[in-house]
Amino acid sequence: MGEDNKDKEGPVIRPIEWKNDRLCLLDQTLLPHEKKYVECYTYSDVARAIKDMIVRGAPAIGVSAAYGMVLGAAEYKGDDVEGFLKHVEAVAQVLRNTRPTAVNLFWAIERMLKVAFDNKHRSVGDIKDMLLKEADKMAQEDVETNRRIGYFGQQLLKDGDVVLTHCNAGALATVGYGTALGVIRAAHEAGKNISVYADETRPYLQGARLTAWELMEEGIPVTLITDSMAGYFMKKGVISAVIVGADRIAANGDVANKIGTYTLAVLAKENKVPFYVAAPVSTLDLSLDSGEDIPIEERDEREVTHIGGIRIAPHGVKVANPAFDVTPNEYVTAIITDRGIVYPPYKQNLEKLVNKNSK
Ligand SMILES: CSC[C@@H](O)[C@@H](O)C(=O)COP(=O)(O)O
Repeated sequence: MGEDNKDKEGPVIRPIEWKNDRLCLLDQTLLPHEKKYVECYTYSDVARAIKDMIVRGAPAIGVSAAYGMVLGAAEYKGDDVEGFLKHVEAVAQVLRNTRPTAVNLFWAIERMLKVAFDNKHRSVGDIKDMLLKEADKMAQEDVETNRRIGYFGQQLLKDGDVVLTHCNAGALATVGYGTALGVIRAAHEAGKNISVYADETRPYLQGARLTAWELMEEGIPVTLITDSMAGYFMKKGVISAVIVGADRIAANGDVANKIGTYTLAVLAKENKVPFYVAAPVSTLDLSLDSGEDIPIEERDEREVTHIGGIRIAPHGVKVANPAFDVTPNEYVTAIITDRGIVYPPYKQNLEKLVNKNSK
């Protein structure tokens, strides 16, 4: 493995694959220079892969954690269901502790636990089989979900549009197709001439390393810029729309996404450029009234002091490295979901979207 497959729609990037009882993750720390899969045999391997960002992006983290639950369940060797469920809960806790901001992680783990606990009258072996089926279903649903986001979102783009995006909300951040890049892909597939400006996305450079690579693989025109150039290009009138993904969206429509997203949203409003967020319904966290309550991950200072393993800052300098920020809802023109496009007022409209479809 390691080679992208090709189908009638072009190259297919597969960051997550379940093969021969193990989880294979395309190592995103090595891209774009090396295309290598890391094999996870245990749930601890999966937890480490999420923490170390071998796999990253909210939906991809969620599905990986679901397979982590499968591996964790398989590690229980007895046939006592009560003991098994305690073990599975302990596995869930380890996986929950990997990254705090993307709600898809918690959503996926809870969905797996529900399968285990709802079937406690069955044998341990049966529950293990059901967990694998559920993880496979989640993986398959993720691609379908992203295609629906693409279907709705591409209607907002017209021929010739130039889209600015941040971080990587593409196939690499999901099981396939992507959310923000899914919208761009869908517009491209619909025959529209769309080009992309990709922010490099300091400090971890997901834009430079991943988005630029992914779009080039697919033949979608992309221009790489540094984060600080976004305002310049918006003011010049080059950018038709900003589209980003999300890690968690609160009930009032506040959006947590990669650090720097808020800056872009403010610049977009100032320059009258529409600012769209593309995310599946599993990224909504209606239990939180506002984005103030979203936990923000603080990451290793080396991500700031070093680039490509080379120190660029003086030894001993004080560093801050919040990995995400929260964009207040008033900056968000629309949220593109797999169930349709949501406009303000978000509190009412997100609730309506979720309730309408759960009935
Ligand atoms: C479809 S992915 C949406 C977000 O998860 C993405 O924009 C992002 O912020 C990813 O952050 P990362 O730290 O690389 O996991």
